[in-house]
Amino acid sequence: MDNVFDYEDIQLIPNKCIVDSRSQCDTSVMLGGHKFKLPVVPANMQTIIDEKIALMLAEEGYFYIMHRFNPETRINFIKDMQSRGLIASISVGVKEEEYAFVEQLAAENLVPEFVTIDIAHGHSNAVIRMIQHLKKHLPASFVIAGNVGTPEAVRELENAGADATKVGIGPGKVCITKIKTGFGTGGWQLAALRWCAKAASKPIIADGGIRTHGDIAKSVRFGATMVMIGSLFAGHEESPGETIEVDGKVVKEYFGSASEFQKGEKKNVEGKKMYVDHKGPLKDTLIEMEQDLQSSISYAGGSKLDAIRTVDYVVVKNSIFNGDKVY
Ligand SMILES: NC(=O)C1=CN([C@@H]2O[C@H](COP(=O)(O)OP(=O)(O)OC[C@H]3O[C@@H](n4cnc5c(N)ncnc54)[C@H](OP(=O)(O)O)[C@@H]3O)[C@@H](O)[C@H]2O)C=CC1
Ligand SMILES: Nc1nc2c(ncn2[C@@H]2O[C@H](COP(=O)(O)O)[C@@H](O)[C@H]2O)c(=O)[nH]1
Repeated sequence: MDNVFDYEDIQLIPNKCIVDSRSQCDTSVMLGGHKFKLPVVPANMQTIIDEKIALMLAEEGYFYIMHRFNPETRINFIKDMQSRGLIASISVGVKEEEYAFVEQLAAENLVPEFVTIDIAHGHSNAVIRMIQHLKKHLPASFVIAGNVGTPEAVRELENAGADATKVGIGPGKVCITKIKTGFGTGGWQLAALRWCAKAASKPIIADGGIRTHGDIAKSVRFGATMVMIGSLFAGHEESPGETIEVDGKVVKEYFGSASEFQKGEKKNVEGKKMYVDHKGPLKDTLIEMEQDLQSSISYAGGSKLDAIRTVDYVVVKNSIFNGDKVY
């Protein structure tokens, strides 16, 4: 891997516009036989999504993945979503009790449409075993496995039965994996995505490091079917994180899933907590993301998301913001 770059280092090159209005551009995407409004999914983290947000997203036609940090609520969650005619999309870990949970779902004929295996180091026998367990007991569920950062890992998880793989080790805003372990795709996440996507035969979900809406288009260009985002979704009115006031400014907490705050103990900590500005309603951000992506599609010279996948690009090495602040 010699040719490395990250989101900030890339500009996509425009093609002649074929639409008369950006509103004619279609940002929808298919995943697991379902159509979603945006190729974007809020991170399955406790300060990003809860049952209420999951319900809103599903009702409005967005993809969602519920986190796994209140494990005892998952059965009722699946029942509740499916009784409303909505998709059930949950997360699991790889510890012993998760095997029994999957068997319980099968025994009760509760089949989530999507199951995400949410593990830091997804290129592992533990994840391969869980993929196989899921495919044995819940063969109709679409299994997303991760996280990984190499083509070998993508191929191995796909061969084990994963329907999609999630790419991103350490590029997250509240991630300290890169600092504490020296490993990961932090600083070259976009190049890692490209490397992994070239090897993939199934959808790739780019996870972590998205700092602007333009980064969504860049992820699509470099092979993502879906983009998982934490920090940009933190701090909304509905966001589950605690709201506090600092020097007269209202902020909300955003913490890592491997942080001390999540784990309740200082053991194998690879995440931190931060406060982000209060941002108003989540729906406003989703609408702005859609409009920005519609604009990206128009610059790509098409009217559908796929137009972005083939545009030319240049590597401008950290100079695209020219020293300006992003906003
Ligand atoms: N995308 C990313 O870059 C990262 C994401 N995270 C997030 O943090 C949360 C916690 O992740 P995780 O610690 O995996 O989940 P868990 O705490 O549920 O650990 C899962 C199991 O995997 C083992 N395990 C964890 N990391 C490793 C490793 N590096 N090598 C061998 N075994 C390992 C754990 O054992 P033991 O604890 O005893 O080692 C445990 O048995 C997840 O939500 C994950 O998405 C965390 C770090 C990086
Ligand atoms: N290394 C860690 N990564 C984490 C942790 N908790 C979540 N994550 C990953 O970050 C992304 C979100 O990234 P963002 O840049 O959009 O904020 C999330 O989806 C996880 O993959 C953690 O504690 N440590």
